[in-house]
Order: sequence, then C-alpha cells, then structure tokens
Amino acid sequence: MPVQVKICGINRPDALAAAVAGGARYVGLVFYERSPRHVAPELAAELARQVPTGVRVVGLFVDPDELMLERVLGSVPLDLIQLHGEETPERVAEVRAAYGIEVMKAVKVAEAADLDRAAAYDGACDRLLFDAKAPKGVAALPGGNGLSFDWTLLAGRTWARPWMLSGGLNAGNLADAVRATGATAVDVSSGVEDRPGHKDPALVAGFLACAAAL
Ligand SMILES: O=C(O)c1ccccc1N[C@@H]1O[C@H](COP(=O)(O)O)[C@@H](O)[C@H]1O
Repeated sequence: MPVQVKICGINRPDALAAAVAGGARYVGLVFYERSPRHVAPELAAELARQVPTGVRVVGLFVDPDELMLERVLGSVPLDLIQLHGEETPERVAEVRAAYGIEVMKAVKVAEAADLDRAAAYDGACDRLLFDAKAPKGVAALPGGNGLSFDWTLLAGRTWARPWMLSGGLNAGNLADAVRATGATAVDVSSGVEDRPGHKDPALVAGFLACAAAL
C-alpha cells in the first residue's frame, strides 16, 4: 500500500498545487508565528479553498489558547488540528471535545522513554505523530527543524491510534525510514524546501513520487 503523505508548511499556491498534483493526502498550514512557514488566517483560508475534496487540511498549532483556535477555526475550514507543543493529554482531549475536529498530537522523540510517555496520548487524540525532539539550548522551533530521530526506537511498538512519522524526512531517506519504522503515513516540511519556509515544487513532486513508489 502506498505511503500517505502530508506536506506541511504550505504557504504559497504553487506549493499547494504541487502537493495536490503529486497525490498528497494531507496539506499542513502552520499557525505558529515563529515559524518561517507561518500563514495568517486570511491567506490560510484562501489556500484551503483551493484544496480539492479528498485532500485533508491540517492546521498546525503550538500550545494554542482558545482565542487562537477560535480565530483560525472561524475562517479556515480545517479537517485536522495538529498540536505540536507541550500540550498535556488532558489539554489534547479538551481541544478534541471542544471543536469536534480530529486532533493529531505530535510526540517529540529522542529516546525510548519518550515513546513510553506517548501511551498517555493514545486515548486522548485521534492520531499520533512522531517527530524528533528539538535540540536543547538552541533557538530551534518545536518542530520543522529537518532533524531525524533514531527510527529503530519505533520498531515493535504498537499504537491504538493511526500514526505518522516525521522529522528530517526527504526523498533520499524516505524508503529507509519507512522500512525501519513500518510507517504508513509520513509528514515532511524542511525536506521539500530550497530555503527555510520556501517549498520547492520540484522537491515536493519528487518526495511524493518516492512515496508512491514504495
Ligand atoms: O514546520 C514548522 O515550521 C513547524 C513549526 C513548529 C512546530 C512544528 C513544525 N513542523 C512540523 O515538524 C515536523 C518535522 O518537520 P521537518 O520535516 O523535519 O522539517 C513535521 O511534523 C511538521 O509538521
């Protein structure tokens, strides 16, 4: 079965067109102001309107408050909320119950214990996303850093919820990542960019072609 792909950090129509044409199943819009991929709700709404049926629009948030969620959800039709901050399982369950939209919780992984802790989220969200933990002491983003984690940590783990793999994926390592983890869905941002925050349509197409060939 081909691996499903989410192209995250869409902020231009050409990137969206490449993602859709290449068969992405999810497109991500980043509502985190420190990110070079950040989109204002007005632009996000315009991009979301161009997304065809069958492709799911994901809104990425980092520790959002109600004001933030309501501001975005009031104008952007999201199919999925991605929580990529330090949200507790209780907060994840609260967001899920409040908005009636599927929630995907990002779990940052550096060691096996991080995956042990992920079990607490398994019942609170609709999907899990495993990403590399951002390096300490660096002014890094909480995600979208183009860093991978040790994929073998996921081997042999089972989850009640569907899950995606992310962190430093690109067309060159996708096959190895999928082989090592058994992922059936992946999420990529930096690996299809030619500079931070700028998706290269050719890299987007190349990544999706690799996924389709798996
Ligand atoms: O993409 C961002 O700018 C971002 C900002 C804050 C939190 C998460 C972010 N992106 C997510 O990070 C992972 C890994 O991205 P990459 O492929 O290593 O660049 C992915 O799940 C993005 O959705």
